[in-house]
Amino acid sequence: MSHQTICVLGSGTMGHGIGQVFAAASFPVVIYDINEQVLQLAKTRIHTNLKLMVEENYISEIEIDRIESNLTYSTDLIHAVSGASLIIEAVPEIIELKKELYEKLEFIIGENTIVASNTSTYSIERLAEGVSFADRMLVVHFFNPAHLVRLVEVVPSKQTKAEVIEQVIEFLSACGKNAVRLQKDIPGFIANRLQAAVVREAMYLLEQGIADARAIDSVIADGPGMRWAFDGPIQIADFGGLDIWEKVTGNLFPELDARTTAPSSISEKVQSNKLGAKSGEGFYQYDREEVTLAAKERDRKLIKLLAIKETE
Ligand SMILES: NC(=O)c1ccc[n+]([C@@H]2O[C@H](COP(=O)([O-])OP(=O)(O)OC[C@H]3O[C@@H](n4cnc5c(N)ncnc54)[C@H](O)[C@@H]3O)[C@@H](O)[C@H]2O)c1
Repeated sequence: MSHQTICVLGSGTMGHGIGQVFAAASFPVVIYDINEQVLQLAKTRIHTNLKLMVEENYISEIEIDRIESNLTYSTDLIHAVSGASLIIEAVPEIIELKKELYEKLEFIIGENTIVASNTSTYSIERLAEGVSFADRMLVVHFFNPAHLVRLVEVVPSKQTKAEVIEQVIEFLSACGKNAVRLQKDIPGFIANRLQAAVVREAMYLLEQGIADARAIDSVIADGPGMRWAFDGPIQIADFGGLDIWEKVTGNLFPELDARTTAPSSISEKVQSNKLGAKSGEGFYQYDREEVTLAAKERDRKLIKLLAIKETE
């Protein structure tokens, strides 16, 4: 797939960062969106991301021009996909919208073009159902912010050709990503399932008054989170000793929250329109400026962490 053009469909939260990843790896990228204003915003967001990388000495100033010169933006679908060897679909998580877009693609993409969805929740089997290019389709699930988080989960369907899976994994690896292939499709893939398990217990601890939100968050950030940047839970169990972990899991599992519905602590906030940072209040209070600054500081730390991980 080298020397080919990448097309990203949808230039929102995920699409702009995904486009940046490929452009940074020297591939020509066309970012497509139905909304011209969002496309302009994507361009600005990429520029801001790159400036921060320069500030952190992760890239040099001249890299900005090089990376930006690999990017073009379009509201013309036919133009955007023409000549693309890989299309990444990152439109909103609405199945009808995604399927409608695949129907359009059937008539306008090349016979070898690979189509990957960045869906967070839909199964690849469902997305690929009835699609004529199903054997060239798979999920590639990036993590936000896509330009800084190394993980990409790769989920093929039963129909996806082996060479398509291989090419995509090789390509993502060449772009600096850790492409992790799932052997079977499962809702939430791996990362979101593990994350949801932690959130369930965090909400339980909050609801039971064991500690406040800030304390619970700091326990993760300054405790397990520090290790999780380098070791996963399975290796941590190995290092701790499996006899110990047999006791830990055997004693604690009956004590852990096991609910199968969304936590009431979250639902109550949603009902009173406290949606978190985007509405100014969730479990914490925010003002607009503070949110922008916090996101920038988070990215700054992620750039530092990425640089450390790249030396591993
Ligand atoms: N936000 C996250 O943290 C995250 C993480 C991983 C995966 N995802 C998944 O990535 C996908 C995109 O999510 P997002 O958060 O970037 O959404 P978003 O709403 O920020 O961006 C979606 C973009 O798609 C555009 N769009 C809408 N209809 C379109 C169409 N027919 N053709 C082209 N563009 C169209 C919108 O104008 C918007 O710019 C979803 O499937 C989501 O589940 C999101």
